[in-house]
Amino acid sequence: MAEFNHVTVLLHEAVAGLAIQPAGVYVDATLGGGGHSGEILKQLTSGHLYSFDQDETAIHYNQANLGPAIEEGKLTLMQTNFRNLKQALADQGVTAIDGIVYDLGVSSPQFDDAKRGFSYQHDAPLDMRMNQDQPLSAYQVVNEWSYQELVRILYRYGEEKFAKQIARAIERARQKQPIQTTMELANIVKEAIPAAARRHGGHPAKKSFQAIRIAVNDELGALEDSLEQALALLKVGGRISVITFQSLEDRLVKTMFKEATSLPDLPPGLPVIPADAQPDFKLINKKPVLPTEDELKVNHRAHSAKLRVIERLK
Ligand SMILES: C[S@@+](CC[C@H](N)C(=O)[O-])C[C@H]1O[C@@H](n2cnc3c(N)ncnc32)[C@H](O)[C@@H]1O
Repeated sequence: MAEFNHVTVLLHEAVAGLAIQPAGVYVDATLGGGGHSGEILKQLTSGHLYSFDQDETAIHYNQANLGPAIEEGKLTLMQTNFRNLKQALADQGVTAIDGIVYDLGVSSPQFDDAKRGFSYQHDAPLDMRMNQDQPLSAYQVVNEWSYQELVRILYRYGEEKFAKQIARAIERARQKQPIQTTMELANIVKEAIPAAARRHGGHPAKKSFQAIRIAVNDELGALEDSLEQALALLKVGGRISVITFQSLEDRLVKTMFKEATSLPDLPPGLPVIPADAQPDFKLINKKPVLPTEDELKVNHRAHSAKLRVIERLK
């Protein structure tokens, strides 16, 4: 297969976060162009890596890109949503893992390939599905979801303060004829935002496109489901590295990791905290790891990236 131009963000930091054991069992939840998978494979001797992606393009690309590791029996490619983590691994006979990395969001090829319909910069049919077999696409969200549902996702997933105006404009436009393309949608959003507000904060359709993409792929629901399973699958000493690209994802990871690493409610006045009440997990860094200045200079996608790492203690 031809080029898959994706520059991996926080490549070394995320893999170092896993503290890889050469004979361990690892998971890359978001294979994409195979950057993190390739780096993990370099450190495995008798260990095994299971790499998930719901996008058939990423799976096909890596059948060739990481072909030698597949032939050596070190790598298994898993074409499924990472919210099916536990079951998909159980089907391979795996019930515990030493580490898992998530590098969330869309890959550069998904974004740059106009026909996938992710970008307001290329004209294409409204799509935005990471999994090409999924029935729900951006077309249905934009043309069939109610005004209230549109307002909800624009507020919640886009943090768009003009959610009501945009939802109203979408409703008006689709009463005349269905909204078919990314450019039509981008123009409707742009027109709905007051002129003064359009001058700040990047492209006026950026937040709405993010919101619709998150809704189409149920990105936050899938992440929450998957992280819960990943925490349960980790062996003692095992680690999870998560790279997020927007505040909603990061908040979810931060909250779930905080819950996992906090002491339970204990009766007041206990002289010592009993060992079995100690948390099962610890955070590896108190603050998220951010890309270096050098990485930011060469990789525009790195700008909003944050890495959080957690380890199972018992
Ligand atoms: C940012 S890219 C990963 C890039 C990769 N780390 C690399 O170095 O090339 C994210 C990938 O994860 C996949 N993905 C996102 N959410 C997913 C989910 N819920 N289940 C499975 N794959 C998912 C996307 O299809 C995309 O290929």
